[in-house]
Amino acid sequence: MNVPRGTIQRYADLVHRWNPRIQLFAPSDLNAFETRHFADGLEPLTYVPGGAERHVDFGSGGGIPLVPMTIAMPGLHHVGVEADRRKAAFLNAVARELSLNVEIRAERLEDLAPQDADVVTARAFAPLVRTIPLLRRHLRVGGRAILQKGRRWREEVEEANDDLDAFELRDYPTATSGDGRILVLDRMR
Ligand SMILES: C[S@@+](CC[C@H](N)C(=O)[O-])C[C@H]1O[C@@H](n2cnc3c(N)ncnc32)[C@H](O)[C@@H]1O
Repeated sequence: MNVPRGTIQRYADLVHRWNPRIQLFAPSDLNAFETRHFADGLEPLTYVPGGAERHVDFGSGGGIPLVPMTIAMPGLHHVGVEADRRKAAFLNAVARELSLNVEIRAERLEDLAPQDADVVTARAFAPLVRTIPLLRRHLRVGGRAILQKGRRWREEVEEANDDLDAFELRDYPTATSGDGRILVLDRMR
């Protein structure tokens, strides 16, 4: 994926400027922002189905994967949902300074009107058992969720078992986050 280096640098500069105040990322990770975080935010692109129009990112925080995906796929309508108002203000600042076409909703997903998304992403968001009811609310039938999970992904899948009835689940390795995994859930009904 060809993302202009200047754009990544401007995003990284904003992260460095805001991070001491609102801790968007662990300070120890910030030196490797481009390889540790930005690259991670490009991984879901491979799994976005053709024809998708509306993308909703759950718990966008510092903007991964929302910001890389918005830069790389400007043709989609992107919505970032972040309950923490300070983080949502940061995301709005990124959108303004990088001229990104993204809508930021400073709300809890539980309170947000159903989004009818074609694609939902979430990275380091919440266990599957907590995420699935939110997918039922915001992901349309026939749509796809792309979830970036840490090393506990297998336990999360086992724990969610019955709740996964309405979804077809596949898992994929990730090049950028060690023993994490990408879970792709297609909503069947
Ligand atoms: C661990 S952070 C991950 C942020 C980002 N996706 C990343 O990987 O860097 C999880 C974020 O989800 C937000 N969040 C948690 N529960 C939420 C909810 N119910 N509705 C909206 N945002 C929520 C938190 O405020 C937090 O910023």
